[in-house]
Amino acid sequence: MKINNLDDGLALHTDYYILNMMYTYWKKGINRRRAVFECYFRQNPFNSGYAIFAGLEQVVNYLQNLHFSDSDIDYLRENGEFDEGFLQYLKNMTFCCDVRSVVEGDLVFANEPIFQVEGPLDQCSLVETAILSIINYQVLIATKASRIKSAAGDDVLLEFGSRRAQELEAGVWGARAAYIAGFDATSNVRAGKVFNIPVAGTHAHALVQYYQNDYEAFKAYAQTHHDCTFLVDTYDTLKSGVPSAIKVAKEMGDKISFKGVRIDSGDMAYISKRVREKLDNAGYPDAKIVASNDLDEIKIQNLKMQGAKIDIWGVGTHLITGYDQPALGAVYKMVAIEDGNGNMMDTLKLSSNAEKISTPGQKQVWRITNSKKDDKSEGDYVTLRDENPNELQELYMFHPQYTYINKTITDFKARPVLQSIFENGQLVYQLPTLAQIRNYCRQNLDSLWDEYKRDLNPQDYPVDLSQRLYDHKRHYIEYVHQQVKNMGTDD
Ligand SMILES: Nc1ncnc2c1ncn2[C@@H]1O[C@H](COP(=O)(O)OP(=O)(O)OP(=O)(O)O)[C@@H](O)[C@H]1O
Ligand SMILES: O=P(O)(O)OC[C@H]1O[C@H](OP(=O)(O)OP(=O)(O)O)[C@H](O)[C@@H]1O
Ligand SMILES: O=C(O)c1cccnc1
Repeated sequence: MKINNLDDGLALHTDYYILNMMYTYWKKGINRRRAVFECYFRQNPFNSGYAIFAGLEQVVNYLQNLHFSDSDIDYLRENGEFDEGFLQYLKNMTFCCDVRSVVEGDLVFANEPIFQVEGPLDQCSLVETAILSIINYQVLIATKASRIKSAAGDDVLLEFGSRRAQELEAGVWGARAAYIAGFDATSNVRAGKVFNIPVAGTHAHALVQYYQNDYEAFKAYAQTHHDCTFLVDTYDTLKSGVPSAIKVAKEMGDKISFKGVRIDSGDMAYISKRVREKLDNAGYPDAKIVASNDLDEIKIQNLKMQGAKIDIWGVGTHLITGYDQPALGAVYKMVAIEDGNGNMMDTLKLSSNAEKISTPGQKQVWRITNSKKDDKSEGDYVTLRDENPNELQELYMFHPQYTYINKTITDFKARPVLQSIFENGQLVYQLPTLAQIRNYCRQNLDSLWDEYKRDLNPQDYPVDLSQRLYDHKRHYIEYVHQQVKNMGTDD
């Protein structure tokens, strides 16, 4: 949402240190050198065995509208330490990078590239903050939603989070991410309008508080609505709320469709069972019981284990805020840069922690499925970009750290996971509808073994490097170590 009249573009939605670097690149005349950056995360969120990719549509919107406005340039002139020539350069900048990405609804895993930007060094740098912000949030929420969906099974899931979302836009994009991962509807009407997500809602305690009486409140609601779900826990669910709901349903007869009741407090296992009995005994076996109140996948699973008679789950805070893990931690790293003679040279970020050493080079990720095993995923296979595992008769897959964990597969198919989205700044990807994305997400989850999907201690899904990429990384690490030694001063 626009903050004020100065908020007329997203080019400055970047960290200042990026502008600092862009200025150095420009002053040194290396700003147009071709670079490749990659985005990846190091651990699946929520100790999950997988994550769900979401955020591409917002990234596409952002990149298509990327330009420095007059007021951006004025602001930088007043507040920055940049030459007028640089400011004019920014003003005339048009996005011209290649972008490759996982598409929304696909599965992604730790330590594989999920998004790549290739183009002039300065442009690749500029977009880091916004891209990470979008992907970090939406992958997190889609993954949380998928975990909740797996606990709820075929029950209906309603997304109720907007009032607890950390920001207005987070509520809307979060509702979309949840829908991709299997939620059935959202309470956010704006999300319904802009994304065509089904919208659903009951009523709040305020209505009952106004009438200070369950019966009066439900009657008023029933006189003004056809579909009625009454919130029955304002005073006493079993003594007043449910009997009042039933009374109104009987009095109104065919004039309304009595959909059910919502409970929002108390012991929801016990209460839902008693509510079910009352509804059944009154002749409303089809009336549904909606539950809400700080729900998440663990509580839903637990309530089901307790035999709770809940048909519809309303989930807000824990979903929309990614409550138990507030950040995905995806990073954006340079993996290759032009050397000044037109050749691409790989780059690496070293770390004393082996898992944090980046993998150099321009890569593709292949999802390997096995036709002998119901076309289920065998793992992901990360290669240099010019490799194609489909040309091989058999595929040797090995763990990139514990190489003695390995397997050879023959009847496999390799699907490239990163797809071309922009070429030279032009969108070359047709954005799918939300319904297609949601469906695609379902199909992808179906192709994953249950062992990777269980929410407690899932098996590690293999994300392996091709032999060539593995060798390349090892040699490159040795090369960089040697360079560092040669540079170093002993003290
Ligand atoms: N049978 C149950 N098993 C496990 N957790 C439950 C069960 N019933 C309710 N809960 C969860 O326990 C937590 C506490 O619920 P409870 O309604 O007692 O407190 P509350 O949220 O403070 O109530 P109120 O909304 O009236 O202030 C909620 O997160 C709810 O989802
Ligand atoms: O608990 P969450 O998972 O975040 O789900 C959303 C919550 O928002 C509403 O409560 P709130 O107290 O804001 O309003 P109400 O008067 O409608 O209960 C609703 O009753 C849920 O409890
Ligand atoms: O429709 C509802 O019942 C609802 C919507 C938002 C938040 N809590 C409940």
